[in-house]
Amino acid sequence: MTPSVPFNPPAANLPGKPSVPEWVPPPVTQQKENFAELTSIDLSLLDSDDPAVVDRLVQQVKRAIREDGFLFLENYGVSLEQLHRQFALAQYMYSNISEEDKERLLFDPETGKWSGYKHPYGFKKQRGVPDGIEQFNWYNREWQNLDRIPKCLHPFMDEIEAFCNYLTNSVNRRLLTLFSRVLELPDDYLWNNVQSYGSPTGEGYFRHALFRPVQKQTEEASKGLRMHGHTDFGLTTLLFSVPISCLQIWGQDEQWYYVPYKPGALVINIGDTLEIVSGGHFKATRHRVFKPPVDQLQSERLSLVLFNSSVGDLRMAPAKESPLIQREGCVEDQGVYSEFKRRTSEGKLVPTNAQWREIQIATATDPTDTVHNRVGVHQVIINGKLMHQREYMGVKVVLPV
Ligand SMILES: O=C(O)CCC(=O)C(=O)O
Ligand SMILES: [Fe+2]
Repeated sequence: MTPSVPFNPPAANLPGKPSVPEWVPPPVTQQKENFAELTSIDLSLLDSDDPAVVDRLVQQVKRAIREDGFLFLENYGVSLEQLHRQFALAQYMYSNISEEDKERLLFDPETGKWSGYKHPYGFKKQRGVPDGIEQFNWYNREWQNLDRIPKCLHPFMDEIEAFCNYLTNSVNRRLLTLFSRVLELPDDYLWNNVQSYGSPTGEGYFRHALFRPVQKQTEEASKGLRMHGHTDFGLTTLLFSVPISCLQIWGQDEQWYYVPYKPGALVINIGDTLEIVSGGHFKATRHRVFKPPVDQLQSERLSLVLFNSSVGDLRMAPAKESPLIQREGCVEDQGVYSEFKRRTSEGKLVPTNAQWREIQIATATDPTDTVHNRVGVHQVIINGKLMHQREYMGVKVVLPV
């Protein structure tokens, strides 16, 4: 492995760049209950000359992805100051984006992509019930055409692009090396065979999200949910740990837990593709976005996320070459993997990666949607627990609400 180089973005004070107010992290919650304990991985240890250190790291990752499906990543090459600059740019965008750009760059989820600007009225192009969530999503077409980016961000695209390139080509690539090693495969197995790359985000996307506090009617309709319980579609999602606690993960004891704030850390979330390729040895992280503890209910929450997608034309199956899978077999009780396996054994095709992500985006529903979010429509009760149930191209997805 070539040793990793730290992130070195273009300067913030280059000529022509307006000054951007700092991002000041809001206060953390005083609530201590209902927080998960996550393993933290020191990515810089992958560069160690001592094979025993690297081996311990791989074992630590193996345990964490089997048991939690979520991990913190630290020492991945981006400093806290560099990270706060990226949050400052997101904050600047939401203070300066024009109404004209919001209209012109409006997203159209029916295309199967979130690409562009999401208005704070639900996850359909047509405005629905207010959900207080704004997003800007960079896909390939945004990277390729400055005209697809809010004008206020034009002077800073060098920094945003450099950040995404670093996250994709350095952080995610090293992470996939670790995961390939857990599967006892060559270092670049997942990168070369499954991960899409080429533009700063390959077939995936980068997001600036802003969650504003919601009105009473919205909170009542959604029962405090901001985003349904779900798993992400691709290989990995890199989320930045933020002070406003809304992100929750589903624990082994079948309860939701908030993800704690660890300044500067990345929260790594395993997507469906990794679950399938690993034959269920990795489990796709079940997570949701919920209202924060009471002392943060009035705070705005910025969230930066990079979604790393798999190659769209592939249909996923377990990596048969993996000595781990050859030795231990597949883990059949896993969600999406077991459904893909069932379909394959019935002689049917599973969706391609692109079909899998696009159908879910195109048909996403809102937590405020009281028509669909009922038992008998998109909800079922299983063993006394309320679950959200959908079917996409013959593949059933059952997730905790
Ligand atoms: O903002 C977050 O913390 C998580 C968002 C999320 O899970 C998603 O967009 O898939
Ligand atoms: Fe997610």
